[in-house]
Amino acid sequence: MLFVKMHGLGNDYVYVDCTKENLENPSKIARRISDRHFGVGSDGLILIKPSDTADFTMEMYNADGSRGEMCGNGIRCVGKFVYDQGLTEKTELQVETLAGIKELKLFVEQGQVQSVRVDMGAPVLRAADVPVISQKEQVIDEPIHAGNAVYRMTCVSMGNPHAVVFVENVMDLNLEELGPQFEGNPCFPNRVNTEFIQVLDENRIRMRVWERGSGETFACGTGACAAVVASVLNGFTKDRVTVELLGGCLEIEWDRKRDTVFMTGPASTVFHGEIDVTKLEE
Ligand SMILES: N[C@H](CCC[C@H](N)C(=O)O)C(=O)O
Repeated sequence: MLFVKMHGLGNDYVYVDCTKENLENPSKIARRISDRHFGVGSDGLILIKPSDTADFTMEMYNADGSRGEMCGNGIRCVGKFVYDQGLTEKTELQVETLAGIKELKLFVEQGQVQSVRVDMGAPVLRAADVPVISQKEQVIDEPIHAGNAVYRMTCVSMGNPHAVVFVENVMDLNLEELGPQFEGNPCFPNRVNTEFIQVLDENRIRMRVWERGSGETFACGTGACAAVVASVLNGFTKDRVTVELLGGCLEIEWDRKRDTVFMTGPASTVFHGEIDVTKLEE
C-alpha cells in the first residue's frame, strides 16, 4: 500500500489515496500502522475517497481504529494531498466528511499548498447533540469530577464531541492521567476529545488536548475551534483567536453573524512510503 505521511502542526496521520481502489479493513490498518514502534507511527489513518456530492471524501480513523466524524488538521492535509498529487487543480474545493461538506481554500506557493483555510461549520451546543448527558440544555461552565478534583467544562460539537476545560497553566497537567478520566467519563456516550485551555489574553489562548482514540496530540483543529467557541461563550476572548498548541499556532475565527467557525493553518508532507499491510502485526 502506497501512503503519504503528513501532519498539521505535528498532528500526524498516514494518508492513502483511495480514489481508485478501496482499502479493506481500514480500522484494523489504522491500529497497526499508527503504532510508533511496530508500524509507521501516527495519530491515525486518513483515506481520500471519491464523492458524489463534493470534490473528495475524507474518511478518518484514530490510532485505536475508531472512526472520527471530522479532523481539522487532517482536512487541511487532504487539501494539500489532492492538489500536490495532481488530483485537482482547484484551489477552492469541497470535502465530504461525516460532519458534512467542508469548504477549503488552498494557499499555494511554488506549486505546493503551504496553508489552508477551512470553513468548519457551525458549532453545536445542544447537550444531546454533542452528545453529553446533562440536566442542562447546554453544558457551559458546568462541573465535572475527574481524578480527585472538580473541573468546569463547556461542551461543543464540531461534528465530533469536545469538552473544553479552563485551567491556570496547561503545562502543569498530567494528561496521561487526566485525559482518560474525561475520554471515558460515562457522561459522554461516544467518548470525548478534551481541550485544556489557558487564556493568555482576549485574542490568544494556549491549549493541550487529549484526543478520543489517540491520546495527547500536538494539535487538534476541531478542538481549537471548540476551544475558541467555549472561550467566547465564557467571556474570556473575542471572536478571532490565535490558538497556541504544542505543535504551533492556528488562527480561529467564530463568525457570529454567519454562525460558522473558520480555521487557518499549515499542512506539511513528511515522506512518501510503501508498506505491506499484511505484515503489520497487531
Ligand atoms: N486531530 C483532529 C481531531 C480528531 C478527532 C478524533 N480524535 C475524534 O475521535 O473525534 C483534528 O485536528 O481536528
